[in-house]
Amino acid sequence: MEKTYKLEVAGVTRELPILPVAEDLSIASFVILGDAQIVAAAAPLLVEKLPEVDVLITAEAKGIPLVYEIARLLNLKKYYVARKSIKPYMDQPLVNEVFSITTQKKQVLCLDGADAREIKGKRVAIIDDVISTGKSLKAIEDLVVQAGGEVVARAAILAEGDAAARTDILFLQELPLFPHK
Ligand SMILES: O=P(O)(O)OC[C@H]1O[C@H](OP(=O)(O)OP(=O)(O)O)[C@H](O)[C@@H]1O
Repeated sequence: MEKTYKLEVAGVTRELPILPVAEDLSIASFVILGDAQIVAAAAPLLVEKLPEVDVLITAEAKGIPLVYEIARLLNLKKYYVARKSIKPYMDQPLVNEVFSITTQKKQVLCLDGADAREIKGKRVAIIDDVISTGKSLKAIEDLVVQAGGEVVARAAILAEGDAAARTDILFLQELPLFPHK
């Protein structure tokens, strides 16, 4: 039988499947894509924690529903998404590399140059569903800095593993890692 982890966050309960991501590590899989209820419940709680910000940014893909909902609650007309591939419609994209806990191979992370120009000089909140190793967060932050924005908040629904001890991030709940013995 599949093992699960019971997550309670923002008044919502989910049984997360525990799945291997490496030879020596499993994680509780938290996928907010398609989970309208958890996004609607978590977004206002994160909004309460955020300082004054001008713009929001996330990375494709799982952060997108959350950043949309937070932008809506903050009455922001726009939010920004760092993509994981360079698209032909991008104008002089800023490009970075990223590895995450779930995708332990190199991915690119890129920001359309038009978006970068709009972020310049703005107070930016980075939004994601989960912060684990922090590598995705760092890669987004590097793009924001390259664009000339100032990162004033780093927020996620969950802080996984060591990320829960970080004092520079905002989050609603901890998520344990499951190392193999
Ligand atoms: O702190 P980290 O170790 O970097 O892990 C957190 C990141 O990993 C997940 O994305 P994933 O790589 O699964 O990509 P996806 O959203 O495109 O599925 C998650 O949405 C975060 O962006």
